[in-house]
Amino acid sequence: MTDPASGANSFDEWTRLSQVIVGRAEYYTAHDLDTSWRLFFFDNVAPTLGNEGGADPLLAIPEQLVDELNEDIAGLVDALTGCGVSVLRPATPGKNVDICSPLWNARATPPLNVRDQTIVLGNTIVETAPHVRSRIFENDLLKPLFYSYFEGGSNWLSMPRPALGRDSLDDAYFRRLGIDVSRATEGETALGIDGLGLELVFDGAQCMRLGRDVLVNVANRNHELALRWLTVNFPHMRFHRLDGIADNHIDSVVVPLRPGLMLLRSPKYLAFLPKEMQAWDVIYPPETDESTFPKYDDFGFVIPIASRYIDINVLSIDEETVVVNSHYPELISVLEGRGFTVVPVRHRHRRLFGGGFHCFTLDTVRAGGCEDYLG
Ligand SMILES: NC(=[NH2+])NCCC[C@H](N)C(=O)O
Repeated sequence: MTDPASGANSFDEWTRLSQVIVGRAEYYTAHDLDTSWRLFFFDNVAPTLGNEGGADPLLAIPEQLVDELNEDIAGLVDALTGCGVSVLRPATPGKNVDICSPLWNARATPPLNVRDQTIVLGNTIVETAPHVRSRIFENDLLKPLFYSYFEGGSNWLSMPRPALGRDSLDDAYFRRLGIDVSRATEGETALGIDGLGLELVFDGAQCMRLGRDVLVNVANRNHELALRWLTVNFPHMRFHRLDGIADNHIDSVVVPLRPGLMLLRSPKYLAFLPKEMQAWDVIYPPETDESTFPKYDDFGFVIPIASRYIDINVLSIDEETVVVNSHYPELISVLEGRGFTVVPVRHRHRRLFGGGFHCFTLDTVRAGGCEDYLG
């Protein structure tokens, strides 16, 4: 089903979903732990960096876990289709694809977390500016879909592609917290470009869309440049700078369920939000049993690349219907208690592949428009 005939229309996270791209993970059999990856995931992986064994930057992921991930994604696709949503998929990635830029090389990441490299702002598809080198060509596998949306009347823009050289990434977020990231960057082999310095580097998942208003996490200079780009290119929208609410992605921190109600990781994040949102009703993540998170110590992955809050990373079908990980029954009960219809879908390896259902999807068509929900 590749029929995005009438273009994209997606302004928010909760109005009726009619079309969505769901990522795919064939051959996701390694993480390339280069310096850009280590810096990106430093918040998660810092305690174990250097214990992966050997100098090989590729951390192999056992095939069985990839198969299980793919089973769970198939379940997500079935559930969405069952809810009447049209599901589109990226093209299939190749096996063990190595990429090489003039400055570095990396093992390509499959297009699983499709939320990360694109933002849909109304009828415009915006490709963002990857932090992690192995992700720089990831969106190419979505291009067949982006062309169809473009032909259907959508606009299609791209942030300037970063060179991701040795001096491109800013560690200011960590420096501000007094955290030394030298363990992430030591052994850097990438080359630099004279005079380039910090670049515009930004992931789509640093935004949360609320109609005309968009929350934008700015944790460093890389992100600040992206906010400037967004403001210049979308003068009719209101971008709200969240000053370092997280290292990068925010969809396991703040997840709006409908105007006036959001999931929030903890009360300490309220102060980062626009004043109007601070008055919203909040659902905080209920305690969960750690045993629902598989352990990966056997193959050298002690602390995975997502926090346990990854399970608040839900996908809304509409204001009353939410897709939630069946491995988080505590959240399901809370949402049902609030009158939501929950569509439970199994998702085991969310902390290994760094994404929940919001990360794995890019909602391209929803009913809502450029409304003012904060007014
Ligand atoms: N769009 C995404 N890939 N989001 C995932 C965010 C995970 C977040 N850094 C955490 O540790 O919980």
